[in-house]
Amino acid sequence: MPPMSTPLCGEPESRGKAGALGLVLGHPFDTVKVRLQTQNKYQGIMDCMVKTYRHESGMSFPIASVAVVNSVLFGCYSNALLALTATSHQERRAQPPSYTHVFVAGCTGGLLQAYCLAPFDLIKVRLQNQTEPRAQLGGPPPRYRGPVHCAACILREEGPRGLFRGAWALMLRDTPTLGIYFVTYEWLCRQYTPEGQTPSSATVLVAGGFAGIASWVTATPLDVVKSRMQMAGLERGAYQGMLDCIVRSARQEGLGVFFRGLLINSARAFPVNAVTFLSYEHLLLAWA
Ligand SMILES: C[N+](C)(C)CCCC[C@H](N)C(=O)O
Repeated sequence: MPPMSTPLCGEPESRGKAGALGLVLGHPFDTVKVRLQTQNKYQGIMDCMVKTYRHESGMSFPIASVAVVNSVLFGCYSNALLALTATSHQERRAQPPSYTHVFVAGCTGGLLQAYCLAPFDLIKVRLQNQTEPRAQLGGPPPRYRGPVHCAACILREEGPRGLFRGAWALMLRDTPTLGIYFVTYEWLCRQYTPEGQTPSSATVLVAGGFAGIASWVTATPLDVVKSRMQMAGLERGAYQGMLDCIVRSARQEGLGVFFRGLLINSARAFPVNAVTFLSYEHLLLAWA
């Protein structure tokens, strides 16, 4: 066989990386293949994929909560804007609302969605931080068996208020930063859309993506505080309150601690919010 040194194959090291990437991307397919080959309970490829994803990815809980939380956010935002400007969504093309109105409506939506998000977000963070392998023989079982069990445990051990641990930090994180979110979105849409016209899908995607980044960049310091407060219920010597958490984190780890996760938050924010705004605009066109 001739040596594989054509430009396409690249250097051995990059080939190795490409192979590793390929393996990561291919692993889900491989899992489905192995299950189909060895178990008879699946109807076919799709059935196996859907069942594996639904039961094992841990995604059904975030999917259910994001549906509730986003409808509260976007519902409150558009109603607040309607109340403030007394113009409907269609009329707003001809008479665009002021940025102050957009900001206030965004903050209102942010405040109310934070209240609904708090218990979901707490459960999500607790489950995400659970690193014990699921059912290791002989090892200690994981503390929480799933979202419902986690909620029940928190209720039993910490009372109903336990479900709202970190909720103040969450509200402070989301109220102003969702104002920034909608202002950035509106501003970018207006920059790239001729007056009186509806923004194109490409504009909506880009404006939504950058709105997500702007919002997450400003939200990250309080995001760190929020997540630490949510986890604190599990330990002895937990924080006295938000201020205590801020001061102790800064003293022990330096100010850089408040920017942890900034890059990953921003990288996640672009695609998530591009798609969120595109669906929002399409749903409004279809229903309003
Ligand atoms: C305010 N804060 C930055 C926290 C969120 C803003 C964007 C919300 C969106 N559902 C997302 O998950 O990206």
